[in-house]
Amino acid sequence: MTVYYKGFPQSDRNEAIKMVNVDELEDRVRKVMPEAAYYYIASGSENEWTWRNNTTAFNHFQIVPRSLTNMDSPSTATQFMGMDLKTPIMICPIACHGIAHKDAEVATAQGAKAAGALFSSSTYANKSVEDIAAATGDSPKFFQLYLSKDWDFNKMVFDAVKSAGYKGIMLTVDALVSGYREANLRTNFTFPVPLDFFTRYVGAEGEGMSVAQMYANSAQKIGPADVAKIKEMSGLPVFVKGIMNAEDAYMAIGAGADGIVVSNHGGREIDTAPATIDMLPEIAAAVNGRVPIILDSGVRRGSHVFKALALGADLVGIGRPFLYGLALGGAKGVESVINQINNEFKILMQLTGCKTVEDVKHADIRQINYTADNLPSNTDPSVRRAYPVTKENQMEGTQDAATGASKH
Ligand SMILES: Cc1cc2nc3c(=O)[nH]c(=O)nc-3n(C[C@H](O)[C@H](O)[C@H](O)COP(=O)(O)O)c2cc1C
Ligand SMILES: CCCCCCC(=O)C(=O)O
Repeated sequence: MTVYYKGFPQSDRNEAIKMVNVDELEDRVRKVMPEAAYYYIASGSENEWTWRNNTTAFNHFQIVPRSLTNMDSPSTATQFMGMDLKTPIMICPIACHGIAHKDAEVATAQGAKAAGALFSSSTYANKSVEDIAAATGDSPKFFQLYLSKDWDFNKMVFDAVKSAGYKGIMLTVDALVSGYREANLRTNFTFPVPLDFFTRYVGAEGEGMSVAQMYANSAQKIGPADVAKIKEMSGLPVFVKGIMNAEDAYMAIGAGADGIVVSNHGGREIDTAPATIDMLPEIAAAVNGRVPIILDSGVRRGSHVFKALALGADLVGIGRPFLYGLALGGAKGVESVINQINNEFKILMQLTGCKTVEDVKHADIRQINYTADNLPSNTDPSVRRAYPVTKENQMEGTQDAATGASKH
């Protein structure tokens, strides 16, 4: 069923979604969601290379099977910052879930709770942190902070988040201004449903803001001292979200960060920024176990979760797919999306002899230097572009359909 907020259609469903993989949901959502809202979600910045490459780049790593391990019934349960989770998957912070469902973040948090995943709420959620907490009790929740230029606003947010029982803050540092997002310009996107903290602070004036207007209210200048100040003022652990290199990781930890989120904002900020999975090994080496690492951007498969954990992450975030689940099935749809990826992940745990998530962190992952000549024949053509093309293999010949071999 559809309900309306000031003329904006919102889903009212609460049903499990049947799917073979989470990728197929994007197309299903395109058919039911208003165009501007759909493209706000399903787009990246500039030419959207990073958005696409985030997922493709997981193919740069290979999972080595392990068979004679005499093991069955792997468990995807894990502990994170003292919280018990049924899966190493986190719901990324995403603004304005009301574009997908009338119950917005409340339904998302309920779906995350049912699946045993960590939920995180954006500063620009439609629903209040109090309403989300009231609907989900003490299930594990983090809060994402867009630091405001106005510290009274920040203080109001910290107090509310802490008393609502959230267990940590993720300070977003990779989106100091909005990336150049053509989709939003073409559709004139504005947030169609009021964002709780914003309207709490500025009242009705906060309604109907564009993404660029919202960013104008947030701080462009963020440094290590802000991390320390947020930690002190909030009294909560602080993760820094949007780390893409070792230097920023060192600085965040040096400033007292309790963890980092390796993220390029799902390809919505710098187009041609590298994929998060490609940067993870060197960042994990720099962090060297001092603080936990969360990775997000492009995660669509159990194999992506597996590779991220094996390469140094402690939790793995999913963004757009859960929002599609929310639009198609409400809380149960979110749960279906998490379960789909988690089930794929569990299959790989069995096939690699990993009984626990801790075992996955020590799994055998290789980076074999495939070239266009020795890539598997059934590999998506975009993967070919991700590999170095040498003079020799940049030929004009065709490929044998049966064997995959190149013909000059
Ligand atoms: C529609 C949308 C809104 C987002 N809003 C926020 C936000 O409010 N705060 C934030 O830190 N990140 C935000 N992000 C980025 C996500 O937290 C996350 O980094 C990204 O979606 C992960 O990539 P994926 O969508 O490919 O899984 C948003 C992403 C999308 C798609
Ligand atoms: C000041 C932030 C406005 C909300 C933007 C949400 C977001 O991060 C996005 O990628 O879109």
